[in-house]
Amino acid sequence: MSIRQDGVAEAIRTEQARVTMLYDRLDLARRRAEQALGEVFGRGGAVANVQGRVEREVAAAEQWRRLAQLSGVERGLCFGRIDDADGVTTYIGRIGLRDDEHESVLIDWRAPAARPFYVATPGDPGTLVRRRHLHLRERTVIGLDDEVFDLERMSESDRRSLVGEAALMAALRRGRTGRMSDVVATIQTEQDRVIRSDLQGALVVQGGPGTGKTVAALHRAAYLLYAHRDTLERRGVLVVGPNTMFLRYIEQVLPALGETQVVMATVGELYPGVRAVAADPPAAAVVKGDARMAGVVAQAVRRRQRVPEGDLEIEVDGGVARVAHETCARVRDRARAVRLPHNMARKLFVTEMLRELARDLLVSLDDSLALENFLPAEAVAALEKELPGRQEPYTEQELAYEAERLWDLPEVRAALEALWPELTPQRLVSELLSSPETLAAVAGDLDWRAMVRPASAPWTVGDVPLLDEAAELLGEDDSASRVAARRAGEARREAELYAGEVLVSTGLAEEGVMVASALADRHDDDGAALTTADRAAADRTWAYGHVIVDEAQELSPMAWRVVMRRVPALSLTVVGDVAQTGSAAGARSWAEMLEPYLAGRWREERLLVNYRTPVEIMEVAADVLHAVDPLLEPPESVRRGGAAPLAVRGGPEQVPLLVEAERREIGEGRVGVVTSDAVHTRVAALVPGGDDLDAPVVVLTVTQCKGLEFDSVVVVDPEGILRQSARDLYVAVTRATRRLTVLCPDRLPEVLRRLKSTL
Ligand SMILES: Nc1ncnc2c1ncn2[C@@H]1O[C@H](COP(=O)(O)OP(=O)(O)OP(=O)(O)O)[C@@H](O)[C@H]1O
Repeated sequence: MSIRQDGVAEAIRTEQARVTMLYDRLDLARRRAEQALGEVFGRGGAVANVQGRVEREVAAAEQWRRLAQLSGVERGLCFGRIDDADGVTTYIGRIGLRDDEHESVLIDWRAPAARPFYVATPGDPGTLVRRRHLHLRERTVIGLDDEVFDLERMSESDRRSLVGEAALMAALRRGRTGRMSDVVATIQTEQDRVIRSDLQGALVVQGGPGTGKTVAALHRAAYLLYAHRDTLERRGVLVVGPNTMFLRYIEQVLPALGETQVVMATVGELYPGVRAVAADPPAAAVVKGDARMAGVVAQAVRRRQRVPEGDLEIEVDGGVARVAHETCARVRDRARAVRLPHNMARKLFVTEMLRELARDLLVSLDDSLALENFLPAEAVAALEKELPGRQEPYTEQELAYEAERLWDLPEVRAALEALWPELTPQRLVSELLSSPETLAAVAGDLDWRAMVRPASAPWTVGDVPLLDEAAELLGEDDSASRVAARRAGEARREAELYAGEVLVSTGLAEEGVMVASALADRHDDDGAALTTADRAAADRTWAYGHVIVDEAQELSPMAWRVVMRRVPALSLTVVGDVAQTGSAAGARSWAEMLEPYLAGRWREERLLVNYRTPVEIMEVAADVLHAVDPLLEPPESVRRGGAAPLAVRGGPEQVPLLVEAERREIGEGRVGVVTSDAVHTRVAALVPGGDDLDAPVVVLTVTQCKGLEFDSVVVVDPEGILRQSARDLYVAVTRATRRLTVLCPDRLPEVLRRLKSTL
């Protein structure tokens, strides 16, 4: 064995000892959590009172959470080490761990002390002399990568043990698994800037395909939860993704970073109780996504606040209660003028109308009993002198009593309901979209015909912002819940005190994983355990502490209104690429989309290095990008040496053979077949696996493949994709990490001329 090999083996032994010790600490922490859980349940059925049961649930839920966190970080627990010029060595991992003396033995990657690991560069190493990456297979150290910043200051034995194949390149060469992995060991400096950017304000991250926008955004979520746990445990973090496929693709990243409490949703899922997956045809998507739709919905609500053509007349008690047309209009105007949401203002309208009806009935009654009916006019005049004030004959009580009696009559209710109905957002939007007549009346210049559809049609993603808008304008009659909220406020103060005690008694306070206020928040009145994520996802009016929007270029102006409502403090991370916009209602520029909400108050970071796609494929993609916009430049690939991208003659029937060949080429990795919308069903029928991300081969439309990647990509029907848009073709050809094949029945589209062709 050479001196160098000797040194490397020695270094691996040293690191193995450290890693073994760290896993021992992890096991110990797990055993403690399990034990604590056992003790909680050990208290068993003996807990008789509500408080005891609540305590048990709280404690159990927290220990489960702790266990989930500890299990999530098993893979690659420790991945880095830094040595500084003073001889201090620090190990960096997915979570922080301490020894029995409470000394830190592993630093959480998000802690300030771990920062040099990510930001040191040969040109600016700070105090570091070396950065080391540790590669583990399960709990065994199988390799090391060193970057030396100051050889002079390293000891002789350390110099002998230097090892080095760039960790990043090793990570990038790995076969894909169908799911996104974290990159905590190899975060690059420009990504680190994004990840650790301030919580406050809006950050826009613009970058071409494969520049690590998604991965950086998810690490940012984990970082913010770590650095601002107090705020974010209570308010929660929301990640908005373009479709459910994408959310499945990224769902394992945050748990692997020890975070299990982030809410993930598509725009179609942001309205509780509705789960919209269907997309609108492009023409409808454009109209529904137009910011002017907010005004359209508002008009639709106003149209439901009616006055009768003539006087309002309701048959009551064999007679007629009447309110003059002008009075109805005045009552409606007054109810509108209070500027409350429709369902709350309705209360005012109904109350006043009932009083008008009551007054009319009492007047009729009075009239029938009037003295004039029984006495001569002179006698009445004499009486009037003696009993002034006959103009105001009814007391408040009399009116109120009569109004209440009227409200119990179905015919009265029905008449008032017709004038100012209580509305749900679902009813309003459904009735609006299925009524050409209403649409024509309220849609102004918009091409409303594109939106018309039957009342029974399922909700589309484009409907969700309309429902949300309607919910804002309609509101809920929440007087009862406000009283309840006041009571809950008092109960809450007690709950917080109590939660503090629970944290101390379960040892969680010491570990700092939770704050008492957040714990108190998690439990509703009857003690059922609710995480912040559960509560936030179920509450339309929830104000998140931070919102991350990925593939943000796809959101329409109306969808942005929904997102902005979820984060009134405007603490946002907006991640995307305006060159990849697929939705006809999506963004062409960030300024255009965000200015209405952020008015200059946003900062932008650009990611310029493509970690996914090798140079050879990006050269093809660059031509497609120029067809999108000649001024746009693709990101620079960090890797060279992929196979030459190919064009092959054939249609959908060729796909199974081609896919088999690709599978042989890539071995363990994944093949993605990306098709035009037109041929998708045909191709999907030919290939087993469909859209299951865990299958070795998946078949997706361009919309579905957004944000995903595969070792080998087969693009089917490039002409059809190009007809959809050049942006779609750009997305399709930038999904590959190693191999790209384009299947084309005859002439290759001009933008793909660079492909090596067998046509
Ligand atoms: N620092 C890194 N270390 C290792 N791999 C990385 C790093 N940064 C990015 N990658 C890898 O590059 C690939 C692309 O990353 P990601 O999907 O986040 O890019 P993106 O900018 O969101 O792309 P798109 O615009 O196509 O959605 C992923 O496989 C990711 O793991």
